[in-house]
Amino acid sequence: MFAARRSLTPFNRLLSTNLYRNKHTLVLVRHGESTWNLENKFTGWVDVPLSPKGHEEVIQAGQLIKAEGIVPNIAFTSKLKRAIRTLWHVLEQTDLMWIPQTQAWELNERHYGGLQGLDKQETVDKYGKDQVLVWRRSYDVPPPTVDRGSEHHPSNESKYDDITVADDFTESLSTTLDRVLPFYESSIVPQLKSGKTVLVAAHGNSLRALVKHLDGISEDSIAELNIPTGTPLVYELDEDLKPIVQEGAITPLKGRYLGDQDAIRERIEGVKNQTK
Ligand SMILES: O=C(O)[C@@H](CO)OP(=O)(O)O
Repeated sequence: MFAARRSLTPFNRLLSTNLYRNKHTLVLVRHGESTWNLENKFTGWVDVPLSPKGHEEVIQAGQLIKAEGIVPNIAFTSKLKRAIRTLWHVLEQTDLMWIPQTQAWELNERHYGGLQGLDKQETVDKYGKDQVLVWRRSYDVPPPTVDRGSEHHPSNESKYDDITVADDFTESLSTTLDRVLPFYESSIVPQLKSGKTVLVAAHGNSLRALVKHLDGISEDSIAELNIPTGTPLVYELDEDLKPIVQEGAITPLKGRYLGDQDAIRERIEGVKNQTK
């Protein structure tokens, strides 16, 4: 379990407010609970909607961002409706439905290969808890692949006509990072550098890849990191776009989650415990 960082001392608070004159704000939100989170199925690129609770979670996420006085100027999301709907709810609650929005496959959830559609607990019963944990959370061990004959292969979905993927396809966190990071560098970084506050609505594993980069989390430690559904994670970045440790941040993250911290810890445990 990661521990909460101790609160900043008054001296450090002064430093953090005065030292970083050119701060940049990046807000990350994992989509709210989906119907397959609720049913405890491996989802990946399967395009399932938010559950009723998921809609509520992200309406609240938008309200929290608004209450914090954060005003995003531009937004990015994936090609999957659970994240797109999350973005729409947040923008509606912040009265910002007009800001530019980009949908990019690079922000999609990690493709879960041959596990997509399987019940997580039944997969544990069949392959054992340790193997499933390796597939879920290891850095570079991918789940089994799908081939072009599978309904889960991206070549069978018109929304991925523009991309080329391997005949036998799956993604580990490492290969997910290989497409998240170039997208972050080429599309999000220029916006941050130009002074925009950026909102990203994405997925548990595409966001794990992004925060691994932002927070410099090691390949071993990233296995312990679970991102809760529908909870804004706010980063303040310095001039070099390095995260400035926020008060209340939960180690190893330097950004801070908005909302009731006990409820957030429960959501984190909920994600972790999907394969007990
Ligand atoms: O099924 C999935 O696509 C992901 C996110 O819901 O699950 P996990 O947390 O097991 O990586």
